[in-house]
Amino acid sequence: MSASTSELASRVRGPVHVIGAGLLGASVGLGLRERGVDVTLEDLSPTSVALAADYGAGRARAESDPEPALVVVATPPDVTADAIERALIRFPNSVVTDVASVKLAPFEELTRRGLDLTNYVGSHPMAGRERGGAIMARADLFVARPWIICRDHETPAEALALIEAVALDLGSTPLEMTPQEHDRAVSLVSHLPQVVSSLLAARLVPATDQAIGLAGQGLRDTTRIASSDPELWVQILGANRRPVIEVLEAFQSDVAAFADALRDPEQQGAKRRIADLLSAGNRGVARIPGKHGTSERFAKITVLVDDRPGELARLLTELGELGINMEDLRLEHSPGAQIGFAEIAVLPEVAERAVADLVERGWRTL
Ligand SMILES: NC(=O)c1ccc[n+]([C@@H]2O[C@H](COP(=O)([O-])OP(=O)(O)OC[C@H]3O[C@@H](n4cnc5c(N)ncnc54)[C@H](O)[C@@H]3O)[C@@H](O)[C@H]2O)c1
Ligand SMILES: O=C(O)C(=O)C[C@]1(C(=O)O)C=C[C@@H](O)C=C1
Repeated sequence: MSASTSELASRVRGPVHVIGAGLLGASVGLGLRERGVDVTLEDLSPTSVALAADYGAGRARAESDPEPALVVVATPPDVTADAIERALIRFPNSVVTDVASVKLAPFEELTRRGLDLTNYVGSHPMAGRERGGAIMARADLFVARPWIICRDHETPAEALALIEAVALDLGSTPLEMTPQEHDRAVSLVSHLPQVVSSLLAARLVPATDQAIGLAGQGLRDTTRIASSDPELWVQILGANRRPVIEVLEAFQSDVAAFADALRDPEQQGAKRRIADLLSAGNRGVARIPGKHGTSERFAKITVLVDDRPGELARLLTELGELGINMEDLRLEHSPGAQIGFAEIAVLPEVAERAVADLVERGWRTL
């Protein structure tokens, strides 16, 4: 659903070879292809390569292809060190990076194996989606997101500059961290949220249909990432377990303090302790930059869609007729309700006109 079809200038001179043509790999491919970079794809699964190629993320690598300027390893974390090792051996003149969500474990494993890591620079774009696969990939996945680059002191400046160029070409903000700093930071801002969201959503499993039917926006907001792939997260959390256990224990002690204060709210100071914990939440959430991630660039309009076959298709067709480019779409539907909510992201400058035109055509908006 990316807006642009015209070719943009690129900092990266290809070719770029992507190993692992899933969500991350295909998104890198899509973004670089939009800039005219020659992208080749490789995956354990030939179907994944074909699918990513069909979506426009690149082409399958041929034997006759020259050595790439850059190799991007976008495989699951548990095979990332192996894939990096193979890439370094197979392409001795290429710079190799990976996008795995943990940085210390692969780096330590490669160091332990005694490899020459001169051409390797680990990285991690802080962007993703709850579901994997090329089918979920998008060229603008990385826009306005940080792209962490983890180098050790021997990293040549040219290798670093190449990873920075990729990050910038894909619209993200490159920044440097050590693998330790990275893993500690993501334990708080990415791994703890995943665990909390999953455990919160797990509480819903035994709930009655009646209770679930009342679910509102608060529950939806706090459980989106509970739909993430358990297999990927078992790997991520396992590879970063020490920092994750630390933040989980701190969180656990906050939960215990909260429950204690609530147990006897008439006790002197209890209400204040509850308020203090809730206010700390206000201060914490205010610190989150660009709180809505990539969609911060877009305005959202919410359209009520009757629960009838073809209604959503009609809405999308009419948006096209009105010349409104849809940047993203989120559908919400309460079980039992005869109505759904289509949350549509559009460029801020067209949002007002979009609402007016839709209302004129009889749509109801929120
Ligand atoms: N999903 C996210 O939100 C997200 C965000 C940032 C970083 N990451 C990291 O990106 C990496 C890829 O995650 P994803 O979400 O794109 O997963 P994905 O499942 O969508 O894609 C992974 C692909 O790698 C392929 N693969 C597996 N082993 C391989 C091997 N040995 N050689 C070649 N291909 C192989 C799989 O067939 C699959 O197509 C992971 O390391 C993950 O930690 C994920
Ligand atoms: O937004 C999402 O759906 C994500 O899964 C993104 C997210 C994150 O926690 O920010 C998840 C794991 C990745 O390593 C990087 C990004």
